[in-house]
Amino acid sequence: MIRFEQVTKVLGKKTVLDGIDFQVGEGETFVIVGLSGAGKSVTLKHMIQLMRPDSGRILIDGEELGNLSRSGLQRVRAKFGVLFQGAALLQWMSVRDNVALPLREHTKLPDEEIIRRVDEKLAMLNLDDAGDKFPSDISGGMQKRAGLARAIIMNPQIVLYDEPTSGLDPVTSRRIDDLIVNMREQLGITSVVVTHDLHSALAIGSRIMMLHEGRIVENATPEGFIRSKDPTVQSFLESQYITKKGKWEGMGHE
Ligand SMILES: Nc1ncnc2c1ncn2[C@@H]1O[C@H](COP(=O)(O)OP(=O)(O)OP(=O)(O)O)[C@@H](O)[C@H]1O
Repeated sequence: MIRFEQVTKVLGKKTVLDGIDFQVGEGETFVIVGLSGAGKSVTLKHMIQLMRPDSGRILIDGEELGNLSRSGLQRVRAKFGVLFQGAALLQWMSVRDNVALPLREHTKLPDEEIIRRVDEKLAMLNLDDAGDKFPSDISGGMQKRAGLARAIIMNPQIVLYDEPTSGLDPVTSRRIDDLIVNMREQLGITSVVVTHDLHSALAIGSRIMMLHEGRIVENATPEGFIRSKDPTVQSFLESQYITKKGKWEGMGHE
């Protein structure tokens, strides 16, 4: 459903994406990892044409983004929900109003129906009591969940997550991982997740792709990824204390 063909992007003097080819199938949880500056966020941005490639093609359900009219692009973008790092909640609005924003902007639904849909998503994300609160009055993990509620309020087919667990403690991070898995199990949503957190990648990914210096150095199942012979992947795994058996080896214990 998402297909990159020979996608190249130069930003400044740097070739950030150097002819990358991959695809994400329906219902996958596709995880993109790599060091800082590897081009992970740039790759996500190309999926909804926040950036355009210098060469190559990006196809969503067989439609090439570069060939679409403005309305065609809007139709394709409506397939996506987005939870980006910078996409913070608006501080002066209640959580309920934040989550309702896309429905108010893009539909003519009556307000009772909007509230019903919002409260349904809040309940699904265990935020039943947070609807009337303001973002500054809830924890970081709750804010991420509220952001996720807003990302899925239009019932997208695909959700893009940029560093969904950054800034969260390990326990809250694992809860967010569980939610990403639930999105697939309960709603059949395809996910593309950019993360630094390899533990999270191995726990949730159906495939893990590693970018390095503009190229794909690995694209494999979690089992295949931890057995990768690629030296860049191996040192990335070692840097996060993960052994070839996929076990955490921090502090010398397995
Ligand atoms: N709008 C831009 N203009 C110029 N250079 C950019 C722009 N956006 C990104 N870059 C550069 O492209 C490279 C890849 O950036 P990107 O944000 O995709 O990295 P990343 O892999 O997501 O890293 P991080 O893990 O630090 O978020 C970086 O060198 C960055 O400085």
